[in-house]
Amino acid sequence: MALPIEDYALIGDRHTAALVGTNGSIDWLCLPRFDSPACLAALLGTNEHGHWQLVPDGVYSTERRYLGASSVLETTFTTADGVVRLTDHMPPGDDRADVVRRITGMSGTVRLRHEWRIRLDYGAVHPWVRRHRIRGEEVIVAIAGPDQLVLSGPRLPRASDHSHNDVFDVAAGDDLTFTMTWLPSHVPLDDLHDLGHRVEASIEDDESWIAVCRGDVPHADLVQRSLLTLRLMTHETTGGIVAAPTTSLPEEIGGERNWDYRFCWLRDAALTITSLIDAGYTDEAMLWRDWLLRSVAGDPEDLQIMYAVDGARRLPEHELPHLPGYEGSLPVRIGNGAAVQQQHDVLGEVMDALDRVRTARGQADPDAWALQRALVDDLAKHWREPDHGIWEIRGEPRHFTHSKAMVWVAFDRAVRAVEEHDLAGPVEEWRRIRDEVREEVLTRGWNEHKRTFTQHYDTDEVDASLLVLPLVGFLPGDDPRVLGTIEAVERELVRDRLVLRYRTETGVDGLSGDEHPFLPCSFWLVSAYALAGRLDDAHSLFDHLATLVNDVGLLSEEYDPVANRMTGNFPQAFSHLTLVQAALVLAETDSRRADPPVDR
Ligand SMILES: OC[C@H]1O[C@H](O[C@H]2O[C@H](CO)[C@@H](O)[C@H](O)[C@H]2O)[C@H](O)[C@@H](O)[C@@H]1O
Repeated sequence: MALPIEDYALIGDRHTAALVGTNGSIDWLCLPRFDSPACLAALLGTNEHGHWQLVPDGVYSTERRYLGASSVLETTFTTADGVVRLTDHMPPGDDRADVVRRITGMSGTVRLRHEWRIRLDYGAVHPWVRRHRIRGEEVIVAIAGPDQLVLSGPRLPRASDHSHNDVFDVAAGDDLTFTMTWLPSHVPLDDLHDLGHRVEASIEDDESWIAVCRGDVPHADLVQRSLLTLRLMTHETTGGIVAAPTTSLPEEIGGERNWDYRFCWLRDAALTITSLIDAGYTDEAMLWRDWLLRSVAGDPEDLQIMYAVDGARRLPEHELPHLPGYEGSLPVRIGNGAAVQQQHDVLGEVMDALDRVRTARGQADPDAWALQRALVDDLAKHWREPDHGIWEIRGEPRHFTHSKAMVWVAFDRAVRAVEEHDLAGPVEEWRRIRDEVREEVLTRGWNEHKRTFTQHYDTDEVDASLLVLPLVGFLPGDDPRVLGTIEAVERELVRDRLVLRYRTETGVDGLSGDEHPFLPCSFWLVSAYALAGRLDDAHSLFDHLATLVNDVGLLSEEYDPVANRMTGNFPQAFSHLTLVQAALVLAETDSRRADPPVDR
């Protein structure tokens, strides 16, 4: 049975990632890529769907941390008989897919249980398992279809009941390393690399990467962890950024709002890049920009709102009926039907990110600009049509106010490219559309009676996505219309200090059931407060949100403030990138308050 979501930590090699529980069990792992079929899928079912566990046999307590500012996870188990440490790591950068688990006896003698239960194709397939020797060393090989998994280590578990199990004592000073390696099933594994020493190299690499991040931000430790988590979700060679490494962790426990996030949304990735650039990282931005150029290459009419990490377009949504779901939340889905939706906000986020890339680098790339021109010209033809909006509603398309405001952003950044970077384009036409859409948002998206911008043109409901209007420069943070919208969000969407995306009761999303507050919207409220000059409210909410991260600094998509637990996919890039953004906005507004600009 899976643990509460917050009891998991993430390890990864920047090609894929695994969730490790406080009970030493890896309950989710897709190899070799984020969106490959899972070989350990207990997270969405039971141990029978695959897990790999090293844990004390009996009563124990757990403490966890990442080693320094790295993504190497250390779990310390304390029992009445002693203390044992488990170090989990996936070495990056070697074109292999390995999970390395090192056991170190710290004190006394602890009896450990080892269970290696592989199920391929999301828990559906029992592999063919045999023992084998590689250069004299015994290993266990599990094969089914395209996949092969090889377990090596000093003391291999024994086969029983479609699983491999062992119980052994670990005394102080003992040191045992187990490694699981994925290979295509037709490739013989002829060498066992010694991967133990790679831990130090990974720690050094992460620590030198994070040293770039500015330290003068509130909750700097959480900002660092968020950046490292975003790094783990960025595919090392293609530059694609996944929204989360999981599928179907439910927005509502027991509900149907269960989606596959192991893909690259242009929106989430563009917002990630924006936060990374603001935090001082430009190399990732270049890698992602090149991913974007390749992925959206072709006719701008064919632009999708999401792609696979290698830019593949077909992400058909399927249900996996053999999996019982996280705490019974059904269906379990793979693929994502939203891939073929119209979402007009997306180009706004992309154009804003690319504008920042240009500014950060101080130069423009002609190929990247040619693509942006083509995409903006295509948006000029379609922006008046209704769309599915930022929340990817499954209901009828609408004229979402946020989508239209982001259309304004797309044209505004295109105009800026011509004005400030000397790039060529029909700037008069773009200015005209920019001004027209702004006027439309200010009239049709505004409700004078309620003094708020509205979710779409035909409703008086508010929507938390409207909190980004000051963040993207559509209006100043202290504009009365922005202040009114913040107040409407506070009145209608705040639940136990956290912010809902919108009220599901209206049925706008075409789904049954409810959901919990969406953490990115709560971070947007922090930023909106700060830009509105409500700095005490901004700090107070940010401090509150900082209490919701789990013991290793990770956040899911949503939070249930009544049950005090995380819901939705985990960890989620959107939550972490908005945390970073809110910290940077706060640092900026704090420094302006301390040192106000002098009027000349
Ligand atoms: O609310 C229904 C939709 O939920 C998912 O979309 C959400 O996650 C995306 C990835 O982080 C994010 O870009 C989007 O803004 C969120 O609403 C799901 O992917 C959709 O298929 C679903 O319709």
